[in-house]
Amino acid sequence: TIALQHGAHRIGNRTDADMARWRSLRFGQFIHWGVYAIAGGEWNGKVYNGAAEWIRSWKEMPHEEYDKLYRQFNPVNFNPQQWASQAKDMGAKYMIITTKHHDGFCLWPSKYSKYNIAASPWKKDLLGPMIDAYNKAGIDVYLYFSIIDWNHPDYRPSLKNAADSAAGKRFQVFVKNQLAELLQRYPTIKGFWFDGTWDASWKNDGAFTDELEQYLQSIHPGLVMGSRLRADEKGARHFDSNGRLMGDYEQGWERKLPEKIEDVHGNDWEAVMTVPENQWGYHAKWMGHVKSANEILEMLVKSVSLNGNFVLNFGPKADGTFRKEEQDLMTNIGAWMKVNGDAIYNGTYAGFEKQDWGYYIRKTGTDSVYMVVFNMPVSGNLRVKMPARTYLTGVSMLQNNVPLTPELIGREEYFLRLPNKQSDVPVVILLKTSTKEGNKEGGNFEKA
Ligand SMILES: Cc1ccc([C@@H]2N[C@@H](C)[C@@H](O)[C@H]2O)cc1
Repeated sequence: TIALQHGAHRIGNRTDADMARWRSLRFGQFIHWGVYAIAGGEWNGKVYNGAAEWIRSWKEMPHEEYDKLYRQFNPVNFNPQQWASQAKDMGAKYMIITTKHHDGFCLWPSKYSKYNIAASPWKKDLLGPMIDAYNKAGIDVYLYFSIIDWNHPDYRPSLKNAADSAAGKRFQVFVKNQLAELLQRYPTIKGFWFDGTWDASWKNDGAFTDELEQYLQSIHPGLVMGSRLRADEKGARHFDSNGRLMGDYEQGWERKLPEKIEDVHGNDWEAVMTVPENQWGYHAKWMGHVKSANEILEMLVKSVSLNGNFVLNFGPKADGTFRKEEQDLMTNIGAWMKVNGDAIYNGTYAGFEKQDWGYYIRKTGTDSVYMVVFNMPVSGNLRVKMPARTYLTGVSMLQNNVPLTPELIGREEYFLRLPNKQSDVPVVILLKTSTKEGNKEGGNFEKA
């Protein structure tokens, strides 16, 4: 291994209570909200095909035009209690809010940048009421913070000369001040979700990123921060130059999921996902495929089955309301979570051989293993192959406790048949298992 001062400082996952809480939540709501929602992906009658929150970088959008949008930001229909209530109904256990996206507009009245909510017609802090409402609904809040800040005069993508380096130093102080300000104003938040850390000016100062992470932990012990913040002294990101994960969980899964357990290397991880193909902020005209509730549920279940968290993104409108497609998704996902949430919360990798019908999830630290069925076989036979030295002691439908009688088809191998082959939502079966052999044939079920 290479001697590193600013690489990973820990081998393996965090084992403290704050991280165990993050791990138990499994399902989060991402919210991208800012002045880009005013443009909504359009300008002067033209539609921007990129991500709506990036419209300032569009050649058709003059920077000075974009930089005046905040004068129209007045979310008169913003209702944080309603936001929190619909997130709770969806079954989200944590929420990540953009405090400041790459454009630098702060949703809180920051002392360190004038480009903030106090300068808008709305004037008032948006983060405080949001955090309070979500916490009251029993939902933890994490703060998205973009290091890239297109508005700040000292931001440099790279440091080419002494003047750049001086600006870069001032910018690092600005970042540290804003993060300390957010922790001081919002002490109940559980962590930061950093973004915009790919520029050379950031990743070439691994020492600063390391010191910043340690500084934040020192003033708010227990913070959960993913792998996007750090770089090591050789500019390696997410994984240091020895291949060890920096930060508390792998944070690279953006609009994509791992396929198999080997892909996550035993690390905690989280995937963040858009409803349309690639829009985080509000875009008036979603293009391409818009994911259904069942597609989202499969991504959530697949993430949990591979020991990860799944966060679904929403882009509220400039007036503070959510578009109908997003409201309907929250309702439909929530209806399934209400009945089947037991299979998600505290879910972990079960260690069973993957089968075509769907995914296994183990309730952490228990003998309960859930089967979440997405692909009903024409045969009607759901194959279950028990792992070595693991025996089946009970099978029932999660939603109504109706027991199922498995058919033993081989050594510790069964077919399960559902009472009803038809379902337009995923079906969950609860397996009770034991590591003590029940009887000679193995397993506790009589031969069929
Ligand atoms: C190339 C690229 C840069 C930044 C992003 C940002 N990360 C997401 C979480 C959104 O904030 C998006 O604007 C996405 C793609």
